[in-house]
Amino acid sequence: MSDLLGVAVLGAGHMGADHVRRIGTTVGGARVVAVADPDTARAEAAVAGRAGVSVHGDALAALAAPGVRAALVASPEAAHEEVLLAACARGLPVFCEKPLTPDAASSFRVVEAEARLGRRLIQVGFMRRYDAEYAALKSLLDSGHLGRPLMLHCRHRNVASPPHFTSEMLISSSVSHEIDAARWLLGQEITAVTVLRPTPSGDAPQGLLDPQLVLFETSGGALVDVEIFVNCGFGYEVRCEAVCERGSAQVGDDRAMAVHFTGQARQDVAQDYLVRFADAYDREVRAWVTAARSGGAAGPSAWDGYAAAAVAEAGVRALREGSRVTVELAERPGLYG
Ligand SMILES: NC(=O)C1=CN([C@@H]2O[C@H](COP(=O)(O)OP(=O)(O)OC[C@H]3O[C@@H](n4cnc5c(N)ncnc54)[C@H](O)[C@@H]3O)[C@@H](O)[C@H]2O)C=CC1
Ligand SMILES: O=C1[C@@H](O)[C@H](O)[C@@H](O)[C@H](O)[C@H]1O
Repeated sequence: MSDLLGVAVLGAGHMGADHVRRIGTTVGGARVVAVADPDTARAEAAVAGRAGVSVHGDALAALAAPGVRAALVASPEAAHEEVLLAACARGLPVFCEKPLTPDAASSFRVVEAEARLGRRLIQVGFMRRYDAEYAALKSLLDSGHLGRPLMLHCRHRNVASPPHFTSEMLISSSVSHEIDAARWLLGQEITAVTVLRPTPSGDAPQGLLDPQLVLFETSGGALVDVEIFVNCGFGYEVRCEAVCERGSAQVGDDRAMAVHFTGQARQDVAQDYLVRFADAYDREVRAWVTAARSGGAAGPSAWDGYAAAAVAEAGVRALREGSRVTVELAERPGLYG
């Protein structure tokens, strides 16, 4: 058996194809040995030119393919639960793109399956934790230098949403990143959600409630506001400012070179997450491969995925009902500390 971790990549769309490339180029210690996508032409295209990779139309068939010792899930969220449970049954370490699953009940079934095994196998793709700027902010907050965090002000903007995007997905898909980042940065649970919305942008697809302003209350008494705007048209912008008792700190995407020329100042704005978070994706997959080679998992856990799903579900209710909704979390199994 090769010393390289044999990985089955399930889903060969934007993220899956990028992860196939990543494992084949920038991340050592692993090799893609199987790819699954019902659109097998996509799977073939993702592995074009790579020898020894089997292509499947069915994810469970790929999990059972020769040489598979771990799985990377990059299919749409509705397909995650089935393969996560199958991977747990086979004892395979899994990297699962966010969100863990589309709702809290299915996420908790995954948590229970992993908890029954008594060891972690799942890492969720909340890549902000691996971004250098977010990691620096986390260290600063943990140092206590600025005092207790009082508020996080977050902005999350996409150039345009995919055609299948719904008003609920602004919260369950996009804001899921801020949910995880806030829980991680503050070390607190989110306890209640309120969603406000202005008159939608005229450039948003018909019927899409875009943008929205999502407000979280936390167990430690902090407040987190998130502007989510998925059809802003001009760029991919993700920012977070922490306001603490004795100082503030901001991270975001203002790192590009600023050019002053012919009476104008100009700075490029990233156009999508694959560019803005390229290094973070590399780091998260590298960390996953390292843990998976020892048969385990590190980083954002299935519990973190479940907690994010529970908060997102409360957020979707808050959006629909126009009221403040409290978050109900199940009891945390001992496996997750
Ligand atoms: N971490 C991040 O920043 C990002 C994460 N994502 C997440 O990645 C996942 C995939 O998103 P995208 O790549 O943007 O979607 P996509 O639509 O580009 O690709 C999904 C692919 O999965 C395939 N597929 C459908 N059902 C499947 C199944 N049962 N088994 C295997 N493949 C199946 C589709 O044919 C398609 O090729 C989602 O969970 C999404 O939320 C997406 C964008 C960014
Ligand atoms: O995860 C992601 C997408 O699924 C989501 O649709 C985008 O809004 C986020 O910016 C991106 O990071």
